[in-house]
Amino acid sequence: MAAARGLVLSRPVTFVTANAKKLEEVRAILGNSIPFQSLKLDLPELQGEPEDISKEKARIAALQVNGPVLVEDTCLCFNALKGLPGPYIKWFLQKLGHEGLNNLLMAYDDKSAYALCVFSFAAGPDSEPITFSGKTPGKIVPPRGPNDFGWDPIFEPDGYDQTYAQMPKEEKNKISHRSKSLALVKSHFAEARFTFDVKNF
Ligand SMILES: O=P(O)(O)OP(=O)(O)OP(=O)(O)OC[C@H]1O[C@@H](n2cnc3c(O)ncnc32)[C@H](O)[C@@H]1O
Ligand SMILES: [Mg+2]
Repeated sequence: MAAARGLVLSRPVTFVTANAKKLEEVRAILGNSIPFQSLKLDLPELQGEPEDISKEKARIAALQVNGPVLVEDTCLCFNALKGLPGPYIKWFLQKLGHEGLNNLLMAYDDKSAYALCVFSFAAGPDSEPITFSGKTPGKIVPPRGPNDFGWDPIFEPDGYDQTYAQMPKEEKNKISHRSKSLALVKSHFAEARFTFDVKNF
């Protein structure tokens, strides 16, 4: 069925991630605005700039799913370290923990950092992925709050005296790197007049 304008997606978008906490936030932020299903896959990740890593994840995901996909890659960037650990935060966190991440900044007065989320959408395996980046500035602090999602306990967003981990979920989802990039994804979908061919859902 052809739409009067825009692209018809004959299948719902698949959000591919191996991270259940990301999925939880994406569900809460998107609500019913973009119909999507999810697939748990740990995609290989290129080394390099965040946008390129995210795009490459989308290419691999679109091939595997053989349909429209959304993926995201999240970075935690320390300004004193010129943006590192950045996309490698997962491995730094795994090896060093919250305390070790704080210690990386011991030699610097500047504890400022930013959380960056880069979503990529690929309409299918033959489409070039498009990226959407959202950034939230803050600082790195000794851990406070529940330890249930990554580096949330050591990231205090600017303008708040709570870490991401201490904030109510709805509050984090209002100001987070993830919600900012998803706002761009949503407006892209609205502008592109994507049509979901619902009979195939
Ligand atoms: O399958 P994917 O989507 O890649 O999931 P992942 O857990 O591997 O995620 P990334 O490659 O994007 O690595 C980002 C790291 O940062 C963590 N992380 C991502 N978003 C976060 C957030 O909003 N708050 C705290 N930690 C977060 C996440 O648990 C990883 O350790
Ligand atoms: Mg990953």
